[in-house]
Amino acid sequence: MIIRKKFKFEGAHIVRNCSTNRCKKSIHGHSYIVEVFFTSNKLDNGYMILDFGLTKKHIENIIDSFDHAYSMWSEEKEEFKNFFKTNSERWIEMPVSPSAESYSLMFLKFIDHILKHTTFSNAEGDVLVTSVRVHETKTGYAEAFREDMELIELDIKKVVFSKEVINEWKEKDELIKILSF
Ligand SMILES: Nc1nc2c(c(=O)[nH]1)N=C([C@H](O)[C@H](O)COP(=O)(O)OP(=O)(O)OP(=O)(O)O)CN2
Repeated sequence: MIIRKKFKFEGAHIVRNCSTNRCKKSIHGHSYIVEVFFTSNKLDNGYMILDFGLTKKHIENIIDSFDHAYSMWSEEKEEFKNFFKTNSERWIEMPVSPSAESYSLMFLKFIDHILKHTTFSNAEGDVLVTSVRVHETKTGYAEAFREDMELIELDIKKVVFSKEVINEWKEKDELIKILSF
């Protein structure tokens, strides 16, 4: 059995090295829809795979970090990155160019890590994230499955969130601890 929870964020980016000129050369934004799919080997005391409410803390924090934020590839010129870091509060520096594919793989890895380091207390089974689907526009999405995790080298510890982003995390200290493992 699979359950799905939807999230959203309004984000800006440039996707360097892609084929479309507008996409690789100009800052632009999207209203992203993120669908996260979960499964488990058993139901909890409420006959649920995972209470949707439990996704509204750390998992939502990670996805919402990208809301009203600029996602920048760490390979950008230092001058370019410094401009954003100096003039805009909400930014994320990431080791991969921010395509829909990268977001889906990155969220999959973050959510997998969060689930592995969360102790549930309502008799949940082994809850797994099976895939993450990131809709970049009304017509295009990328979906990353567990078997895709090795498609790119992406160490989530190398994703840097601005302090203003981190300061808005719910139960921030707990998430910082989880991300340190
Ligand atoms: N496989 C991918 N292709 C493209 C991505 C991506 O992340 N993965 N991203 C872009 C751009 O970011 C672009 O803004 C979105 O492109 P597109 O779907 O072509 O959007 P349009 O609104 O221009 O097209 P419609 O067909 O009108 O929806 C490009 N490609």
